[in-house]
Amino acid sequence: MLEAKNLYSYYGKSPVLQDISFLLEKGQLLTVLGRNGVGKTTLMRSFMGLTDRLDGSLTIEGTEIARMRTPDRAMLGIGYIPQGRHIIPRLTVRENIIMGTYARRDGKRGMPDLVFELFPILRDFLDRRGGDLSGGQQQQLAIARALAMDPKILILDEPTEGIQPNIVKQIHDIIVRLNRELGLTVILVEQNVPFAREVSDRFLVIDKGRVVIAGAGADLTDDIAERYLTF
Ligand SMILES: Nc1ncnc2c1ncn2[C@@H]1O[C@H](COP(=O)(O)OP(=O)(O)OP(=O)(O)O)[C@@H](O)[C@H]1O
Repeated sequence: MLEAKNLYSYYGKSPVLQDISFLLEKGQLLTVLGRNGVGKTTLMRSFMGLTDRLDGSLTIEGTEIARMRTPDRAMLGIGYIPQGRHIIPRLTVRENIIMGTYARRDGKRGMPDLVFELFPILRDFLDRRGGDLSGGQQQQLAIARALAMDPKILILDEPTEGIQPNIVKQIHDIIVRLNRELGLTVILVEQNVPFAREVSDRFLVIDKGRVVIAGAGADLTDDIAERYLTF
């Protein structure tokens, strides 16, 4: 279970996020929606301890992590796939994936079988540089690297942004499988409202750094989308 209570997150002296609270049960999928610049990425970075300051409480299965160092959060089993993917372009696909294993609690450093099961293409490209892959393949690699750390919670920040339309469905399908078949708790920043409605257990809409509406996935109506998500 992941619980946020009255979170305030800062860059410098200004709180970008204010009074964020929610509860996510183990194995659930939460989508975070909102217009550009409202604080979605800041919320994901707050989970990882990557903003300047985080006040309030953030617990995973009862363990308080709000003041924990970023590597310790990774060791607790939070896998983060940032917006823009941030794979290491000069390293090979193999090296990028192995990097993920350094945050494993069990010390295993091998290539996880699951990665090739989900992304067969990466097996063929193991010795290519990450930077030579297409955008969609880099996204697969970023997810593979996060999976290599054997996470309990996976955070994905707009994973289909800038990805070719024919690959978007593939990435969406993988996210759903990770959640439903492998039981991973997933937090997903997503702009596609019908997809969010279909797959989410819970959703949050953020506006100007605050949660303006939250609920069960099925309650993410077109009305809400029209009101809070259109420009
Ligand atoms: N490193 C930073 N230092 C200072 N301010 C920042 C930093 N990153 C983001 N901000 C500010 O915090 C606010 C929220 O930005 P954030 O990137 O979290 O929004 P977002 O909802 O993810 O937007 P987008 O949909 O464009 O990715 C913005 O006003 C932004 O200018």
